[in-house]
Formats: sequence, C-alpha cells, structure tokens
Amino acid sequence: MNKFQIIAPGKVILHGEHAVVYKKPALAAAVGLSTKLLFYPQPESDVAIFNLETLNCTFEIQLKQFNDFIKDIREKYPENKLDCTAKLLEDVRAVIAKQFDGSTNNSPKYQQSQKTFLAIYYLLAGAVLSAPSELTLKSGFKIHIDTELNIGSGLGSSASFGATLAAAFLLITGHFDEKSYLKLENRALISQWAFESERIMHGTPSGVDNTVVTYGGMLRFVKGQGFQSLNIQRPLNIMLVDSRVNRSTADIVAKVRHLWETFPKVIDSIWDACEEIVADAIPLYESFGNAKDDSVKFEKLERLFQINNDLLKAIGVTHPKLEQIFAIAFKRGFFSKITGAGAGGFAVVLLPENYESNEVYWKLKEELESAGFGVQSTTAGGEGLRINDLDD
Ligand SMILES: Nc1ncnc2c1ncn2[C@@H]1O[C@H](COP(=O)(O)OP(=O)(O)O)[C@@H](O)[C@H]1O
Ligand SMILES: C[C@@](O)(CCOP(=O)(O)O)CC(=O)O
Repeated sequence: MNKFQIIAPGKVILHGEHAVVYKKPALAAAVGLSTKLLFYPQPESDVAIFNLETLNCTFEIQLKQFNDFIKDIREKYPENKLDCTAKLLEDVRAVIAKQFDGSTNNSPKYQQSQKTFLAIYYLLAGAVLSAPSELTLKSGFKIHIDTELNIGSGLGSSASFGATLAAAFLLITGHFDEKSYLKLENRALISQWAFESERIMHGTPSGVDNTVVTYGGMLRFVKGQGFQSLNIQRPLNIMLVDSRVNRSTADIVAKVRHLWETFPKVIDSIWDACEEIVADAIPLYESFGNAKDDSVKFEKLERLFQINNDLLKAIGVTHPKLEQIFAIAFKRGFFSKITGAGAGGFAVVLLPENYESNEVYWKLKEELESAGFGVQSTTAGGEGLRINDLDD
C-alpha cells in the first residue's frame, strides 16, 4: 500500500435549516475548510496507530486482536457478508467498552475519545468484513488526522472526519483504488459509511452532512428522500463568523418543535416560506458565473439571505451575539444569516466575487475580529472528498 492523503470538506447550510426537520428542502454546500488524513504504511509493524491532532490523542489497534475479532464475527454471522451493521456496531461497542473498562473518568473529553475510537474501530471492521475478497489486516499503518474545521459547531467536522476515515479504510481493503473512488457507486459507499460514523456521533443524523462532504458542490436535500446536486458554475464566496456561543443543536431543535406544537399553522407557513426561498435561490446559485455581470442576481440573493434570516429570527433561534454580527455586516453593506441550528454557532456572510480587493471587506473583517468573533473567509460549493496518492 502507498502513502496517501485524503481531504474532505466541512459543510454549511445556506437555506432551509430547521425547515428540513419538517421534510422541507434544505440547500447545503461544501465549505473550503477541510479535514486532512495522512496514511503511512508500516510494513514491519503489527499495530494500526491513529494520531488525532485536534483531539490531542492517539489510539492503537493491535492487528492480532483485531483479526481475531473479525474471525469471531465471520463465525457468528456466517452467510450474510455484512447486511446488518447494527449487529456489528453492538459487537464493536462491547470490544471498546472492554478496552475503556475500569476507568472512572466521565469527563466530556474522555467520552468524546471513546466515541471517536468506537467510530474508528467500527468503520475499519465494516470495511474489512464487506471487502470484495475475504481478508485480514497483515501489516500495520499510521493515520494522522488534522482539521481546519471548528469541532462541534455545526460545520460538519464529524462527517468530514468520518468520510476521510471511511474512504481510507475502503481503499486499503480493496473496495476501490486511488482513481476509481470517484465512481458514483464508490462515493455512495464512502457516504454510507460516513453516515454510520455520524450515527455514532449523533444518534439520528439527517444524512445531509455526510452527503455534502463526500460529493461536494451544493445540493438540495429533503430528509428521507435523498439529494440533487445543483449545477453551479463556480463556488460562492462566503465569510463564516463564529459567535463563540456554544449551543446544542438537539436542544434548539427541541425548542423549535415546542413552538411548532403550540402554533402549528403559523410555523408551517414559515416552513412553506423557507421552501420558496430554496426554490428561488437555486436558479441564482446555478447562474452565477454565466454572465459577465452577476450583480443583479447577487443583490437578489442578498435579499433572500435577509428574508431567510428574518424567518429564523421569527422562530427564536437568534442570539444577541449573532445580532451584533448581523448589525456589523449590514453597516458595511454585507448581508448575512444564521447557518445551522442558530442560538449561537456561526453566521454566514455573503461576499462578492472580488471581495479581497474591496477595502470595506477588510474593515468588516477587522471590526468583527476586534469585537471578539472568529472570522474565516472561504467558499461554499467547492470540491468534495478527494484522495491523493503521495508516492506518485
Ligand atoms: N478532526 C477530528 N479528529 C477527531 N475527532 C473528530 C474530528 N472532527 C470531528 N470529530 C469528532 O466529531 C465530534 C463533533 O461532532 P459534532 O458535535 O457533530 O460537530 P460538528 O457539527 O462539527 O460535526 C467530536 O466530538 C469528535 O468526536
Ligand atoms: C437545525 C437543523 O436543521 C440543522 C442543524 O445544523 P447544524 O448541524 O447544527 O449546523 C437540524 C437538522 O437538520 O437536523
């Protein structure tokens, strides 16, 4: 096996957050910030080492013990290759629980590492058991993972992490090679295993994050119905502004549900309006880059951003810190909105094409930073997961 690198972006929701929970479409896009996985073969070793830079921890899997586990699973479920991931997950849980057994550490960081190790072990076992030919892991390797994404803030860091791991394990177990991973069925396989990792991190993910980070671009997504990729000409410039207010997506989704249960007709009409925003926004995103002058279309999109944000405010998912971001951006002539669950997290600001040559952009960045916000200018709609062979 060669040394290789896998890069997977994070995601941003452009429109339809919250409404998507109620089966309305959402528009999501790959962001230009990513997770990078480096794979180093270690032919003389019998250990798989995982060095997770952002979590500042290292995990090891002894290949002998892992191969024994795989043998047990094959004996336990003889004829079905791997059509029951739930059973496998339970067996992997038991192995991981044994390894973490005896610890009285209940800190969130420790729980997080346990979940992460579970995801790694489960994806590796899944890739081996579903491999085209029956195999065991014969020689060791080292995997290093680092990310430009803020973890746990709605930018899809967990899906991006899961997708890089899934792709690495599927590659080393012969599901595809460094070129054929781009085939639709192979991308679907990566996305499916990244979804499995999301199930460990979240419980009931919608599937949008693993899909966007794997395929890239911009896509329209309806819960339970799959997705369609938009035919965009170029990625959109955006600024991601971190309010630095922590929140739990699950709590906010529950609060919104309570509001919906209290005023179903009012809130349903907001979801209908969000659906119309998605419908009006798609042709705008698809036509940017077609004409010499996109400014009229850009102004239309700015208005849609504003309307979308006002609808999100109406369901109570803003925050004084987000309001401060919107006010600073508006004062400088930029339009912005909540992205994701809201009540903290990130705001997304629309940036015009040549924003870096615009003095006002630099003033906006400076003002947001001196107000204590985190600012990252990037793109929405860029490339999805990719694999680079580093021995070429
Ligand atoms: N680069 C990474 N290295 C290790 N674990 C990661 C990484 N990125 C994400 N994770 C895992 O994903 C979890 C964050 O998932 P989540 O709370 O859904 O945030 P997000 O919205 O960023 O996906 C982390 O607790 C960690 O377990
Ligand atoms: C609020 C919601 O629509 C998006 C959650 O966004 P995020 O992953 O916190 O960015 C919830 C969901 O789609 O599951």
